[in-house]
Amino acid sequence: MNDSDVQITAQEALDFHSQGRPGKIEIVATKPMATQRDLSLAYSPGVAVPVQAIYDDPATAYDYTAKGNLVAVISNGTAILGMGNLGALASKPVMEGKAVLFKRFADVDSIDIEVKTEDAQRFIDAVELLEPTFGGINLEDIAAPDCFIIEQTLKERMNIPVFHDDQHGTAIIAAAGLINACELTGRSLKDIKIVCNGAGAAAIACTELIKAMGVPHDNVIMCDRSGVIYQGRTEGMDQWKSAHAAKTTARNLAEAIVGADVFLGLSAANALSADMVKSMAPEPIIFAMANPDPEISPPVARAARPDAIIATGRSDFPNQVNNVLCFPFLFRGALDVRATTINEPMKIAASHALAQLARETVPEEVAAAYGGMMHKFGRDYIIPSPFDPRLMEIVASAVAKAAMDSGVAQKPIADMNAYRASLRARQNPTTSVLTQVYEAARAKPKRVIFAEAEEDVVLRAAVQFKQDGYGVPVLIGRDARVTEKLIGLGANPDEYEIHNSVQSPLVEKMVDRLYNRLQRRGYLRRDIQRMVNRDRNIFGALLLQMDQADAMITGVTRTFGQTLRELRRVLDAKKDATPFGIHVMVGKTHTVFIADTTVNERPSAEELAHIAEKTAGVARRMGHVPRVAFLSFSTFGNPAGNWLNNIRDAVAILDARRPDFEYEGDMPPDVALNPALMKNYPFCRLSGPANVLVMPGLQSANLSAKLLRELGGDQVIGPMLLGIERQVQVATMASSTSDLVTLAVLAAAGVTE
Ligand SMILES: NC(=O)C1=CN([C@@H]2O[C@H](COP(=O)(O)OP(=O)(O)OC[C@H]3O[C@@H](n4cnc5c(N)ncnc54)[C@H](OP(=O)(O)O)[C@@H]3O)[C@@H](O)[C@H]2O)C=CC1
Ligand SMILES: CC(=O)C(=O)O
Ligand SMILES: [Mg+2]
Repeated sequence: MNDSDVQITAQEALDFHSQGRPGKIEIVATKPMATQRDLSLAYSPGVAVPVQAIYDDPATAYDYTAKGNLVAVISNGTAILGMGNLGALASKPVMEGKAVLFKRFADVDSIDIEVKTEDAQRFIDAVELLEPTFGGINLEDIAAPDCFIIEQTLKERMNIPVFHDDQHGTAIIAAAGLINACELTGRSLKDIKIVCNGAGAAAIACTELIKAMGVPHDNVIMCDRSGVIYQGRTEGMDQWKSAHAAKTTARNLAEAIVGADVFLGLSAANALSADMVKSMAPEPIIFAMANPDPEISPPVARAARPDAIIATGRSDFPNQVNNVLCFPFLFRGALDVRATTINEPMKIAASHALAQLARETVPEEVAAAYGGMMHKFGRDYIIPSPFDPRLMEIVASAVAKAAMDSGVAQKPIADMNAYRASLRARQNPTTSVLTQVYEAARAKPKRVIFAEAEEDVVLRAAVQFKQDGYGVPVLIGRDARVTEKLIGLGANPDEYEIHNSVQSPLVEKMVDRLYNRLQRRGYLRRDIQRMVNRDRNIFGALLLQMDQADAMITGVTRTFGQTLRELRRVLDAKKDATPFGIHVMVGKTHTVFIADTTVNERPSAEELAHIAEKTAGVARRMGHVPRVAFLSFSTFGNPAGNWLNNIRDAVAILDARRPDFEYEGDMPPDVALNPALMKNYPFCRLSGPANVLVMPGLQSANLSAKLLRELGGDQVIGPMLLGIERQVQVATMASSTSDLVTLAVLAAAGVTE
């Protein structure tokens, strides 16, 4: 990799793959396997029944097995990314990677299969025999020209979709990006002059698709390692290259690219020089798509041509033209209509859906998560981000519809709107929002104080926070101790800012400031001096108040209550705010915000209403349309109780304020969360299950949150602290490194404001 671009080290990549269970995949059972009865149903004798049913009617395999949602990612490792032929075994990390992307982005179950042969016929035979197992086949990183023969033959022989992603996935994305880049530069596909570097799987398919979309044959010059593929060339040719041979006198890339509008790179790292870029037409379009390193690094291309639109296959530069934007959603749509194949109309539908999506306004809840850094169609946003939560619904439904219209859907969808809603429900918006929050933090790195930096878990979080580019950690601790621990973690202490509360030059100013604040509350100046020197929470809070940082994380070494008391000696509540806490439970498809889980033992009606409003705001910033339930043991007054008035008054306060979210109460959690139970109360004003639960008191809130954290399968974020004049977050003593990093990022990105 180019040094200037490095975001991760080689060691980090190896550690990522080896930590915990080696690799990136495990198989999880979808049915309970707890009792003898479960085993009898799952295996012998019960399993014999679906066996017979499938024998009698093969289509029922989709009802009784995982086939319908299962895709194989299959390679022989002959063209691993742009690294070349490194063999089947070495391709396994990439194939496992594709399999987990299928799951992450489109809830498609996927398994990698590496086949040890470079003989196309043996490969074809091996894959063909797998048809009963899978709902679809994603061929990957197989070199041209064998990939063309392999895909074509398997498509003919198999009755499930077979798709070589490097060919068509790449072509779909590149075409979508090209359509938008042409739109932005006022070009028409009919007129543009394109040079495609590379004449392999990806390059041939991209060229074919863009020609099918209207780029004239004579406007494309293709190059391979031997230079331009011109009419009459004999060396290193095959029938697929010949089909794109150009009538030209240019013989190498440097000659071919003079005056070209578009460079499509599907070849290898550093194949394009700055001088070549300089010779292109005004406002050149440069898609340097080789992985992991592009044909030219974007800063070099930008320096050569400030007027260029630049895209790469990488996630760490704008405009990621990478097939990850396509294959999960394309297969989602194909599987959902049980398509027999993936045909041209389905590919073109995906390409247009992607191009169109980039032009549409980002929805409010997505925009909010970007913290003001909203993506807007333009030169640095010609294609959606893979984390755009709309991709699944838009692309999969376009593909499903095209499959139906072109007659390859075995199970057409009757109600497209219901299908689109089901696609939305497959994803939890929090997952994509969290990803976006991380990206927003990376885009505007903030200074975050880690007050307990001598603690291993905290220091690890600070190092990760910095290494992942989320911001600048400001460490509090004794220099020698923190330095020694940083070295132990493999970090360079010179890159970290350490503040020692005994020796800091800021101490005198801090003491003045705090003495001024506390002198009439019974503190002597020497008490204050001791507090500042000895108490890291007080020292950290003062650093924050003196604008030395944007946010602070603490709480690992003391109880929540004690930590908060220390902080409050320095920091006030926000004007007109009640400090309180939120725990967020993030499940596979749902998120629930619970408040107040940390501060107010018996909140008043006014406080409950305030907590509801602020928690609704956090829910919205995390991608949800808030629906607030005020929880109680009582359901709309039954049974009656002494404690109900607060809750009912809180609802009345909101009635008067008319907030822009749904709220209702009093009700117990089962009514709030279970639509079937909620139906018994037709007057209930919630339009669906609640996702913000305002608890009646700290006892119930804190105990519920802790029970859920210990027993539940959901990921728990928090507690988040709201309502303090500065961004300070108090973690729990049981926090892990990743809990602390998440809190630091949420605080830095302003989600907890
Ligand atoms: N961004 C994305 O989503 C994707 C990117 N890619 C990238 O595209 C590249 C090619 O992949 P793929 O098509 O699968 O591989 P193939 O092995 O099928 O094709 C590679 C092609 O690149 C050519 N090539 C290699 N080095 C050079 C060079 N220095 N100058 C000119 N041509 C060169 C080869 O030329 P010859 O024919 O003479 O051997 C061959 O035509 C890889 O870097 C891959 O990472 C691929 C898929 C998706
Ligand atoms: C992205 C991809 O498939 C490749 O580079 O091969
Ligand atoms: Mg690939």
